Amino acid sequence: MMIMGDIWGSLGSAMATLMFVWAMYQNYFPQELNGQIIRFGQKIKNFIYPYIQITFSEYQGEGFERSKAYMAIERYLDKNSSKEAKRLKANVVQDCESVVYSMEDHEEVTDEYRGIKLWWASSQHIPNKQSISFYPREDEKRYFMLTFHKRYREIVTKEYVKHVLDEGKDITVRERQRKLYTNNKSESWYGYNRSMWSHVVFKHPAKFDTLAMEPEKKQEIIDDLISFSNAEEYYAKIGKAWKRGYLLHGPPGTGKSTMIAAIANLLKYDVYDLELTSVKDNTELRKLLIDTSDKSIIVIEDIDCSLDLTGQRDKKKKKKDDEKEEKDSPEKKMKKQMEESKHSQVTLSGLLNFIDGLWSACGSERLIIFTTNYVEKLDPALIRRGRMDKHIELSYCGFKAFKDLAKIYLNIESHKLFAKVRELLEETNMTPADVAENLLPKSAAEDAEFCLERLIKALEQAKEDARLKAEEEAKVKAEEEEKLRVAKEEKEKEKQKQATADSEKLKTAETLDKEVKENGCITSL
Ligand SMILES: Nc1ncnc2c1ncn2[C@@H]1O[C@H](COP(=O)(O)OP(=O)(O)OP(=O)(O)O)[C@@H](O)[C@H]1O
Ligand SMILES: [Mg+2]
Repeated sequence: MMIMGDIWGSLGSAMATLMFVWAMYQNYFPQELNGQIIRFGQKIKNFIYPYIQITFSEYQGEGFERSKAYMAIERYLDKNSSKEAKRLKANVVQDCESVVYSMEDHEEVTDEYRGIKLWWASSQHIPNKQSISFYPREDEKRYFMLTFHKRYREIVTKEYVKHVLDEGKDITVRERQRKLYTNNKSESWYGYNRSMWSHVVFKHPAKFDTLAMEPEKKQEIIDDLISFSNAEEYYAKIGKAWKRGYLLHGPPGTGKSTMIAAIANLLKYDVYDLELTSVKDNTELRKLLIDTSDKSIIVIEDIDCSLDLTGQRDKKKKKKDDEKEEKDSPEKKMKKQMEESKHSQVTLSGLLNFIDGLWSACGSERLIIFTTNYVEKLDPALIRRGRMDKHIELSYCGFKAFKDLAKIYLNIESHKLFAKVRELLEETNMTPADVAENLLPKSAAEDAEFCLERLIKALEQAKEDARLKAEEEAKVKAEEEEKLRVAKEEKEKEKQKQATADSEKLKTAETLDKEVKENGCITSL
């Protein structure tokens, strides 16, 4: 169809050109008529060839990056239309894990949208001369050409193209290899290999299915995440950036990092693990934020240890430093400043801006997750709702979480030893990490009963340790109280002694005063 279309198109153009040339050379025709003749030729062309063509080039403008639209169309066509194509290109995805097929050059496929038929062709500009180039765009000018009837111009340009790009992007996200990023020190942000983030392929196996926790709580989190990922329109309607903050808190080994991996796997997001201590200042923090992609999780682990984020403490420290600085010699001061500049100067307000300032809205569909072992240490401004929308406490292992772990590690749902485990779990604290470690069979000889008994022993040991610790603490407390009591008694005695001495002094003064009044002088001395 396209070949025919091309012939008709070329014929129309040729006729218009011929008529124009003819008119130019005919002095009988006044100049004003030339434009009309061209328009007339175009009309004939449009009449003979009623199709519109749009091209999407692989490289656009001056950039050396492939155009996002081209890539989205490529993925869309791979999925929707490439079954028709007879010649395909095989692209092997990293690590030879999978092969993606796409249309070979000069192939043509059809598509249908709301009953409209459309034609897609992939093609390549042939370079005029042989040249050697470092950049693929110099000699490989590939493009997709979309052809459709002019009567569908509105629908195609306003709806269909958007539909293709959106779907193509979705397919890319669904099928891409997800990445785990970490921020580089700013020294490596410039130069040929500049990059703010380094990455590896994200391959964490954690899933919500294998995360042990109360089933209702788990379901609530999953529902929250799914509704967030589907809420583009909702966020647009309420006028908020499409992002959500999660605060995961709890003792070490309760599954905070594991949950982040499970979230990334559930939503198919990239993970940006932000190491705050290697960010120099707030400006760098903002640049890092801008350089993250959509559909991603920005993680700051152990936020309480990352920085001194209590404004109060900052001020105190600064005052002390200022006082000290006055005494330092100029060389010492300079050395100190250089030393300081090596450390992070990210402030609480910088971090707050990072989470919900104007710049935080420059991407979309992003989760910001903080983890901490000590939620009470954090500044309330940092974790208030709106910044950290959802607070999730991951705690010691309860019986329901234990049952999950027994299913995962031993593939059992009940056992006679479960009752004992339940009783012990109610009496003592053990993290899911420790429970999992005890349940994990270390050899083929270790069956479910063996592992459960090991867990029971560990729980009894933990209970005994907790009892001894509590006893020790009670002893220390009693000793401290006794010390306080003795000190208080001593103080009381001291006070009494002082009061007696004072009253003695007063009495003597009164006697002397009386003697002076009666005899005119002190007689008792
Ligand atoms: N709820 C859980 N379900 C399944 N496995 C768990 C759970 N919690 C912890 N684990 C296991 O324990 C190990 C440690 O967990 P994780 O690193 O997620 O703890 P964390 O809360 O991030 O600890 P930290 O505060 O020290 O960073 C993991 O290997 C994980 O397999
Ligand atoms: Mg962790």
